[in-house]
Order: sequence, then structure tokens, then C-alpha cells
Amino acid sequence: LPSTDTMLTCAKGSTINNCPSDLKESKRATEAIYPTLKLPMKLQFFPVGTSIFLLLPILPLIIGDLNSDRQALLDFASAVPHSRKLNWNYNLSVCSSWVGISCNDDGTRVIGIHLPGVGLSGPIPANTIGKLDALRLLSLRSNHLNGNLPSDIPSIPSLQSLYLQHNNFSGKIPSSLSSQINVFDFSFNSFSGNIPPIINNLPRLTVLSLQFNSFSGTIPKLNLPRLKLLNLSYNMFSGSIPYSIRKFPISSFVGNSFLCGPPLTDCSTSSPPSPSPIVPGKQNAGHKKLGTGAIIAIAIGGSSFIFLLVLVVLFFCLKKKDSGGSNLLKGKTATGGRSEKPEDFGSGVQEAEKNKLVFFEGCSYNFDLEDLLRASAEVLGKGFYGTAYKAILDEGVMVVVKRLREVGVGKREFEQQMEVVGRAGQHPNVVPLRAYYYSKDEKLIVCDYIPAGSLFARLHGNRGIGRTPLDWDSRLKVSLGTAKGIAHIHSEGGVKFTHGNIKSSNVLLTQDHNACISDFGLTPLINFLATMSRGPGYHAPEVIENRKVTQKSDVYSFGVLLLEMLTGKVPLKSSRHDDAVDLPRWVRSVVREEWTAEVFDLELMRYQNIEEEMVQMLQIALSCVTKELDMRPTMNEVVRMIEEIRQSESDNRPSSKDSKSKASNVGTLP
Ligand SMILES: Nc1ncnc2c1ncn2[C@@H]1O[C@H](COP(=O)(O)OP(=O)(O)OP(=O)(O)O)[C@@H](O)[C@H]1O
Repeated sequence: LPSTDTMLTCAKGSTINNCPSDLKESKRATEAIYPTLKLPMKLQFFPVGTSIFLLLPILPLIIGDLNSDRQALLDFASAVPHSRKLNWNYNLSVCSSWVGISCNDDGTRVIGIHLPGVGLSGPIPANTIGKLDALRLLSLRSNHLNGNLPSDIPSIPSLQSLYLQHNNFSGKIPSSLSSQINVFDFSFNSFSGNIPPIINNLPRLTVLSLQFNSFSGTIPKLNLPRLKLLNLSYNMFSGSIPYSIRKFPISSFVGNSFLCGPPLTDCSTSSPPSPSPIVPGKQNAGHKKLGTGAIIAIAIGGSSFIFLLVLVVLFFCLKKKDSGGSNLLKGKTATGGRSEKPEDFGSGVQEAEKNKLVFFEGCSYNFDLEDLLRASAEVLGKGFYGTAYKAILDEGVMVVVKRLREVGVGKREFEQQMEVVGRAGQHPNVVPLRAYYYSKDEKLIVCDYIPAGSLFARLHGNRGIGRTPLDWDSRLKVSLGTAKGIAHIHSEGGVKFTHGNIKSSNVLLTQDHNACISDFGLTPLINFLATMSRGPGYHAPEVIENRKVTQKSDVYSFGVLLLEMLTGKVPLKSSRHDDAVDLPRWVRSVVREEWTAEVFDLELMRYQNIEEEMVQMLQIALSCVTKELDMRPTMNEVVRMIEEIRQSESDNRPSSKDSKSKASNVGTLP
């Protein structure tokens, strides 16, 4: 270290040129890290300051900040080649613009690196990622990284989730691990050595995935109370499976020839582990030489094995060719979903066109098509736009992938429409859209998974015992939310932009009944006849007669949706629902006969003092389903009218006795 005097000389100087040359670098670094702190200039007045100044250059090492995080990331990016552009530019904001980086709430530290499938290759040097001492999640899966994992990475004190699967890392698991780790995925690499006993020092560990590596030795006694998922399959473990992990399924252990004990075969019946006779080496120096017979037997066995292997590989290659590339997502029908045959999605994706998922602006996800195709998935259902799949990506991110069929436009038109759709899709009542994909044979749309199901399912599903009806307050909330979502789509997309497919299965609900509208803006992309073939339940008369889709035809469909919520009836001629009717016509006829109270869903009759609100909602619905489109309100007007229901009600909430007379007023409406 330079002498205190030299330090002071430098500290007193107002410009960097006053520093002796050996200190210029350190002063520069200090000022880069603390651009607003002029601490060194003030230190001259306080003797104690000298020692603080001495500490300054190493302070970032002790207490990291965003600048040190940025530098560590830049060091990583410059040392590790990557084929995908990361936008890690010094002039851009680390927290909002750098691909794959997430920060804490106040934007002062990097807490997540999420770079799956970005073409990272080669080894990771020490002192890069390992310096990010606030990091909680590191996902580098599905890259081409190799070499040893630097020991400073898994020992980052705050690290909770480590996803390194599908790379080519080798060497041992580092001996120092953060005690915060709860997900440890090293699968599909070339790691070797034992499972270090230190793994027992991870009390929070819930996932330990080490499958498809070259780990060997006996499995240590694992004392991990929170462990939910364990996979040690396809390694070279030997000996008996410890009691503490025998509860895990057989799939957790298969592929380890010398491993025994439940759930695999009993140790007494399986052959004891023995050194490999095939590759005699140093370890076998003390063992008996093999006889000629044994060598011939091994040779015959070996060549049969290779022959079989070639056959299996050939079989899979042919199968792959057959299905157009099928290590793709296999759906399983969701519980309660339609019982159709699961399909592969992405089966038409050309190899050359992979990784061209286009993310909508503001989307912080960073996965690629291959991640989607590899993710575990289930079929949610089949609509007329195509099949919807729920896909769970590695970090637990759930998305819905819609595989569009009957797309009747070219790539440019598709992309232009997606631009508008992306712009219109940013609203709390619109399902967040994340990405799309277009190729000759495959068109996909990716959006968030909304957990509590659709309005259709809540209104008409599970009519049996244990059903919880959707109460009136929730229906009111859903009506307003949906109206706001559609109004937003109309105003953001421009006058010609329509939703085009408003119906209760396209209104998705969050746990607290916040409504999100989905599947909008797709009508212009889809073959119109395919659209119409689904029945006229929600379609305005002009859509059926003249194929005239406008924002006013959306208003009509929304009116039908309101009637569906008020009556509990399905607005379709459906063989599967007995109470499916042409709702606007039926409601009008009942109201005309002044039996308005009869239209309401019996399930709503148990709630007190809601008739006035229901009647007001019925008025709004009927104004939306007016045959003359010019007489229909705009969606903004509909929002205002629904908002007024509660405002007027909060002043003067009527008793249920008034309902009969109020209900009869509906008959005077258009
Ligand atoms: N983002 C999502 N989150 C949760 N469930 C969804 C999501 N998108 C669709 N679903 C559900 O998946 C099922 C199939 O949806 P899909 O949109 O493909 O068909 P649909 O709504 O029945 O018809 P259409 O194609 O006309 O919109 C429906 O039950 C729908 O409610």
C-alpha cells in the first residue's frame, strides 16, 4: 500500500492529475464507484479519514453495489462467448435493459441472472459471477458451458436457486455451498466425484437434480428435511441407498448399475459393486488378469450392445423424422379440460427457425422456443383458434402457449397485427402477452397463465355437490374488469381494432376475481369461415349476416356475456348444455312479458338486496345487444355505466321488496 502521506497528497488534490501515478488507478476506480461521493477531498480535515480512504478502493469488495455488480457481469460477458445479444451495454440500465438480469425492488443490487439457451460457451472464470454477492437466482441452463464450476459461484451467500442443467460442466461439486440454496440442478452435465457430505448443510434444499452425470461413490446419508425432488439417476453411484431417501421413487435412482436397496432391488439379491473389468487400469493393477474366454465373451457382449445401440438410435431417428421433430412438448389433458387426444405442439417448427421467439415489449422473461418445447405441459383445451397448452418452465414460470391454426395471413401481416396486439395488451384486465412465433408451419402465441380458470368454468362448470356459485359482487367485479379490458383494447388498438372473440371462456379470473380478457386481435389472422363455424352464440347479427366485425360488434358480444352472468345460461346452441339458448332473444321475450325477475340466475337469488343492481346491469346488457349497431354504447360508456351501478347503490341500496316494480321498468328499454 502507498504511504499515508502519499494518500493524503492525492486526497487533497482537486483533480486526478495531482495523484502520484501509482494511485491514479485506484482513485479513478473509487470515483467511478462512488461518483457522487467526494469523500477523499474532505478527508484531509480528519485524521481518522485517512484510514477510511485507505479502505475505499476495497470497500466495494466488502459491501457490493450496483456498480460492482455491473462490472462483474461485464467481466463475465467479455470472458464467456455467447451467441445471443444480451444488450449488456454500459450506457443502458442494468436492471431494466440488460437481458436476463433482475434486481431488487430499489434497483440497487442484481439478484437474478436468467440466461437459459443464449449460446454461452466455454468455461466461466472465477471472480465474475461469483462476485455478485446479492445474487439469489442463477440460471445458465441449456448452454454450452464447460470446465469446472468456479467455487465462488455456489458459495455466494445469498444464492437460493442454481440451474446449470444441460451444459457440459465437469469436475466436482465445489466444497463450499451457500446455506441458502433450495434448488440445486446440475443435471445433464459431466460432473464427477462424490456427492460431498456438505450437501447436508443445506437445510432449505427442496430440489436436488444430479441425473445424467458421472457422479460415483456411495450416496452419503442425506438429512434434508425439506427435500421434495431428488434425482440421482444415470450416474455411477454404488452401494446401498441410504434409508433417509428410500421414500423417493425408483426413477430417482435408475441407471446406476451398482446401486441397490429399496426402491431398487434388494442389496442381497443384486451383484456387489466391483471395479470395472472392461477398462483395466491402475485401480485394477492388483486384480487377477482376465482369461481369454472372458475377453471373448466381453467382446461379443460389447459388439451386441453396440449393435443394439445403433438399432435404438436408428429407431429414434426414424421416429423423429416421422413426427417432424418430436422431442417436443407432449401435452397431457388437464383435469377438467376437454378430453381430446394430446398433441405435440411445435411439431412443424423447422430446426433452422428455432430460437426466433419474438418477445413483446416490456417482457422480462428470457426463454426460447426450445425451452417451451422441453417444458412440462398439459393441454388446457381446444378453441377455434387452436389448442392452448399450459407450460411450466424450469424456474416455475407458468405460461400458456396457443398454437394457432387456420392462420390465413403471411408473416408480415402476422407481425404487424402482433405489434398492435402487443401494444393493446398492457392493462391489468388484459392477459399479459409475452411472445409470439411465426414460421411456415407453426404459429404460436405465449401469454401468462391465469390460475383461477375461466368465467365459463366458474359459471357453468361443476354444477354438482360442492359447487361454490359466483356471488353477485364477484360478477359485478368481473363485468367491470372485462369491460375495462375491452375498452382499453379498443382505445389502444385504434378504431378498427377489435377483440373479435369475446366470450366467457376468454375471460380468465385471478384468485381474487380480477378479470383478464384474452385471445384478442386474432380474428383478422384467422380464416373467417373457421371463425364462423363455431356458432353464433356471441356474434352480433351483422357479423353473421355481413361478416362486419367492428368495435360495436364487440359491444354486442360483451352484452351477451353480461346476460350470461345475469342468467347463468350458456349463450350457445350447444348439445352439451341443456340450458343453452339464444340469450338476447330469450331475455327480450321474458322482459317483454314483464317477467323480468324470471331471467336472473337462481344461484343469485340467495343474496339480499341485489335486485336493483341486477336490473341496472340487465339494462346495460340489453343496450349492448341492440340490433342496430349505432344504438349500442361504446365500451367506454359501458364502463362508466357499470361503475355507476355501485355508486348509485352505495347511496341508496334498496330492499328486495322493491324488485318487482323496478324489474318491470326494463321493458321500456331498446
Ligand atoms: N392464459 C390462460 N390462463 C389460463 N387458462 C387459459 C388461458 N388461456 C386459455 N385458457 C383456457 O384454456 C382453454 C382453451 O382456451 P382457448 O382460448 O384455446 O379456447 P377457447 O377459449 O375455448 O376458444 P377460442 O379459441 O375461441 O378462444 C379454455 O378453457 C381457456 O379458458
